Amino acid sequence: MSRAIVLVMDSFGIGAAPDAERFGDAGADTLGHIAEACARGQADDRGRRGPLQLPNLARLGLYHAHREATGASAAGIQLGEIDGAYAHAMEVSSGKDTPSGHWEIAGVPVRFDWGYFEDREQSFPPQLLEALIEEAALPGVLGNCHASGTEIIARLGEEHCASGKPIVYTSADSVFQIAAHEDSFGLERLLSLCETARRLLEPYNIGRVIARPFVGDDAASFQRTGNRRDYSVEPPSPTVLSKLHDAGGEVVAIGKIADIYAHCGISRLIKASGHDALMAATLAAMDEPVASDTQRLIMTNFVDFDMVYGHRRDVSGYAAALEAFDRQLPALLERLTDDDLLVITADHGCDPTWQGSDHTREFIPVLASGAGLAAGSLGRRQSFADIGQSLASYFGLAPMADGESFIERKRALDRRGA
Ligand SMILES: O=P(O)(O)O[C@H]1O[C@H](CO)[C@@H](O)[C@H]1O
Ligand SMILES: [Mn+2]
Ligand SMILES: [Mn+2]
Repeated sequence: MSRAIVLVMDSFGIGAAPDAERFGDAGADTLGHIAEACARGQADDRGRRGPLQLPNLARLGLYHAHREATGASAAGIQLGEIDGAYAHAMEVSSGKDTPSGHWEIAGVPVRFDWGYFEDREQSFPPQLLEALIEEAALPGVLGNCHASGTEIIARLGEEHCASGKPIVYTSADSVFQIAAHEDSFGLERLLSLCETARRLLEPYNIGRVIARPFVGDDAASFQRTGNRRDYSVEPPSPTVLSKLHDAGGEVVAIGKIADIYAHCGISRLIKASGHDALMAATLAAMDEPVASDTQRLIMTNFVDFDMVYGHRRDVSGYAAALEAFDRQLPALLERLTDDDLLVITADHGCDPTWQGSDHTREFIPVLASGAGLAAGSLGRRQSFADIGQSLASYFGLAPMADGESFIERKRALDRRGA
């Protein structure tokens, strides 16, 4: 059996990318700025205290990768022994969004430009909204602006419940987001509205429509639920997930992964919401007995780093979530065999100390272990696609068009007795 486990820590950047300035992100550093706030005692909140404690990620090479990315050690950190291979990778894709990051991780960078709704107010073309209102028989829409999703439901949620008008908004990402109350508007109705929007958005080259259902009685109690759904366009060419799936391998997608790849190349989808449930689902997938000739990729997206802490600019919340993730790693590491390949990575940055509420253009960490990899630096990777290319080598698939493998192909094949 060949088994790879890929954990995507959504938004966990490790320092500004060489082209960060183009995005207004020169100097952004998700890990570095969180560590700095913790070291200064500025992230002592809701029960967490003091310097950032990530002993397991540190042993896999996280801080070493961060130092190679930024040229400086993270604040309050002692660089200790490592037993993993580590790297920092830059993004080739034109955008710093979730689909671009994930597709590039899977060997398919996005070289074209997405469409964006750039105006901060009256963001959407009137003809698009008119068509949506008519097709879905809506009384109108609210919002029509750039917004943070939690702020806009607090501001417009009550009016939405009273009027039946869904809230439409966007961000610096290539997205059309629709927020609506699960009970008063209805979850199924929201999902079908998103499908209509997905169709109407075809001429605009928009990456994702996102359903943002929420519950609660009033502005003070409104809360988004785990029923979020992303409607992504399909990747421009087959990712390593599709290649493995087409070659008879099994691709187990946990959390948002299937949505992000528009359900292309997915053998099985496991939904889970919240990091504890996502980790539990990952461990359960690792515990499943599989036939000896099975090739299996388990891929999990940990979205709360981004959605609950990064976009909300919640530094201590992000730090606590990292520490909780780190505490769960030993349970995963003890399930790994020497032949398994583990990759812990991210899809972009979302520095919680940065201005605004958007993503930041950063290097991502690549923490790889197993599959005959020696501990130590794998240097600066020119594209996230090196991960996809390495997965292709590991599974003995035909090479991807992009990316350079950090796994020795021959060794991977020998090990499998191929
Ligand atoms: O503010 P919320 O609704 O969480 O939106 C965030 O999530 C979306 C997808 O990453 C982006 O558009 C970003 O702005
Ligand atoms: Mn993301
Ligand atoms: Mn995001």
